[in-house]
Formats: sequence, structure tokens, C-alpha cells
Amino acid sequence: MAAIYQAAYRRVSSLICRLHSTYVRKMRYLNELKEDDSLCRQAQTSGTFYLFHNLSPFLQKVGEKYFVPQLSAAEIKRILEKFKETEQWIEMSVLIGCSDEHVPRFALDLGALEKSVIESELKGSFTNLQKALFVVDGKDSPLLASAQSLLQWHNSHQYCSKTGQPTQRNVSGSKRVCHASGITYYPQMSPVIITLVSDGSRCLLARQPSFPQGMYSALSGFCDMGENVEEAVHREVAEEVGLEVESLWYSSSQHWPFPSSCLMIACHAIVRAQQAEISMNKLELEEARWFGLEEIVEGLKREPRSSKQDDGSFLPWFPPKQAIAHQLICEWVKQQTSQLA
Ligand SMILES: NC(=O)C1=CN([C@@H]2O[C@H](COP(=O)(O)OP(=O)(O)OC[C@H]3O[C@@H](n4cnc5c(N)ncnc54)[C@H](O)[C@@H]3O)[C@@H](O)[C@H]2O)C=CC1
Ligand SMILES: [Mg+2]
Repeated sequence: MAAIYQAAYRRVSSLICRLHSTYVRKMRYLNELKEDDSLCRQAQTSGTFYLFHNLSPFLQKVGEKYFVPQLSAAEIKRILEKFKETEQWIEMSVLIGCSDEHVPRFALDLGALEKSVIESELKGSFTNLQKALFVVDGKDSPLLASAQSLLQWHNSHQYCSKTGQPTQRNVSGSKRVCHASGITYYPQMSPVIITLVSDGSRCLLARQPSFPQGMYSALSGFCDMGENVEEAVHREVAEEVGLEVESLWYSSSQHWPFPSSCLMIACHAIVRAQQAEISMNKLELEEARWFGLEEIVEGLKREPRSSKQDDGSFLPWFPPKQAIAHQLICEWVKQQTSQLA
């Protein structure tokens, strides 16, 4: 019996090892592409491309489903020829990843070319990112989000903030340099904490005035300079709803492209049930209130479309599964249900 277990263990270990080495090799290759301009230039000729137009990704619709097509360098050249443009455009692409087989992936923004011509040529449409993220397959949305963020960062870092001189990018697009000052700029993300506050039996959700009607989410806020995650959670909860966090724990994180490249750091926090009276900051929030388990479970089932009632009011609904707020809410439901069992 022990021999059978040992053989099974060896098979599982060797499988993990093989998976691991695929991953390690892929990351090493990507890192080489980032650093080595000539290798990356060569990779552009064999890579695949995600297209954008003024930061809106190109999607194709087949039936009810939306796809994010990967175009070859030859297809890109064909489109550019239509516009009598040279293939030098390809150099404006940014490296966003590669397949397990080391086929590099790039994102390219053709915003200076006529949108409708590309759309009819490639039979699809450039779609606002806010919509695109929620209609494409779950595995594609992080890729679209990071590609768009990197393109957006290049757009807004064309000049050195010290000398005002133009900055030059490397081939992969992983950095920009000002040759006058010697400053190297790297793509930036802003750390944001998102916290689901609970008093043990209820959880606290809030609405910002900009949210769609009926939608409630967990509390969020940008980290201040010098702050750690714990301090940011304590401060944001105090600022926004006037409560003191007693304990907190990390859940997970997510890159979020709105308004521009946030690193969402998601936490659960506990406040004392005896000190759970909300004092809402009206400058930031429109509403903040406690929700019981039943109301949360009902809200999770509700579609935004079905939340409007005959009298014009809206029943609560929560962010979709692509948003980390959704995951926090689901984790809280799990905790509560296991406590009740
Ligand atoms: N993925 C998800 O599940 C969720 C994501 N979010 C994202 O979190 C972000 C931050 O949440 P808020 O509650 O709005 O933050 P917040 O509570 O810190 O308030 C936003 C205000 O903070 C200031 N601010 C400070 N540093 C800033 C920076 N680096 N960039 C922009 N503004 C800065 C601005 O005055 C801004 O109006 C939002 O942009 C939102 O898109 C929010 C909730 C859920
Ligand atoms: Mg906030």
C-alpha cells in the first residue's frame, strides 16, 4: 500500500515540477524580452497583437459571445497597408505577456487611424473598456485591463516631469527614459484598499454618488503616502463611516484599470457590535448601511436590470464577479454560513 502511495506522490510531484518549470521558463523569457531590445524587436515579427483604438479594446461578437482576437504581425501589416502606413507602427506596441509556448503577446493602439475602416476590415468593434471587461471571457479581462493600463501609462508619460523633454521608450514598453536628466520612468499603479467591514453578523456596504442605481460595494480608498495596508484600512473606515476597526485580515488583490491602474488590496475587517453606529461622510458617500446575511444572499442573485421596482426605487445589487468587491462579499457569506452550520 505504501508503495502505491509513494508512486502516486512521485507522479504528482513530477507533474508539479513540470508545471512549475513551464511557468519559470515563461517568466524568464518575458523578462529577457523586457530587457533585450533586439530580442523583443525580433519577437514582434512572430507575436500576436491585441488591438486598441484610443484605449478601447477590439472585440468580435459570435452569437451572444464576445471574443478578444489575437492578430498576427502579417494581419497588422495588411491593415496598415490599407492606410498606406508603414509597418513601423508595430514598434508602438507594448509587451503584455506570452503563451506557454513562448509566443509573445503585444497590445497596439491604432487610435490615429480611422476606426470604422479597421472595424469593417476585421469584422468587430472597438468597445469601451468598462463594457468590454464585463462581457469577455473571465480569463481575458485581466489581460485587457493590464494592456489598456500600460498603453494609458505611455500616453500620459511622453514627457519628463523634471526637464519637460520627450521621454523615449524601450522596445517592450516596460519603461521610458529622459536622456536629458537620466531619469527612468516605470509604469505605476496606485495602491487602494478595499474592505468589507463586519460586526460579526452583518456587513457594511456603501454607495458612492457615481455608482449605478441600486449598486452597493465595500469601502475603498487610496493609500496615503507612507501608509501601510493596515493603517489605510483603519483610516478609510474611520473617515468614511466613523467606525473603529478592531481586527482585519488580508483576502486577495486585483489590478483594476479605473480611473487608472489601481492595485486593489482586499481585506476583511471587524468592528465591535456594541460600537457599530454608522456616521457617514457625506462628501464621499451617498449611503452606507448594514446588511444581514439574507439580504446579501438575495442581492447576489439580483441582476442590475431586475433591481428597479414599479415605484422607481431600486433593490440592492452588488458588483459583478470580475470586481474584487464581489469576491469579498462571497467570502463573507461563506464565513457566516459556516458559522451557522
Ligand atoms: N474592483 C473593485 O471591486 C472596486 C474598485 N474600486 C476602485 O477603487 C478606487 C478608489 O476608491 P475610492 O473610494 O474612490 O477612493 P477614495 O475613498 O480614496 O476617494 C477618492 C478620492 O481620493 C483622492 N485621491 C487620493 N489619491 C488618489 C489617487 N492616487 N488617484 C485618484 N484619486 C486620489 C481624490 O480626491 C479622489 O476623488 C476607485 O477608483 C474605484 O474604481 C472601488 C470599489 C470596488
Ligand atoms: Mg472611498
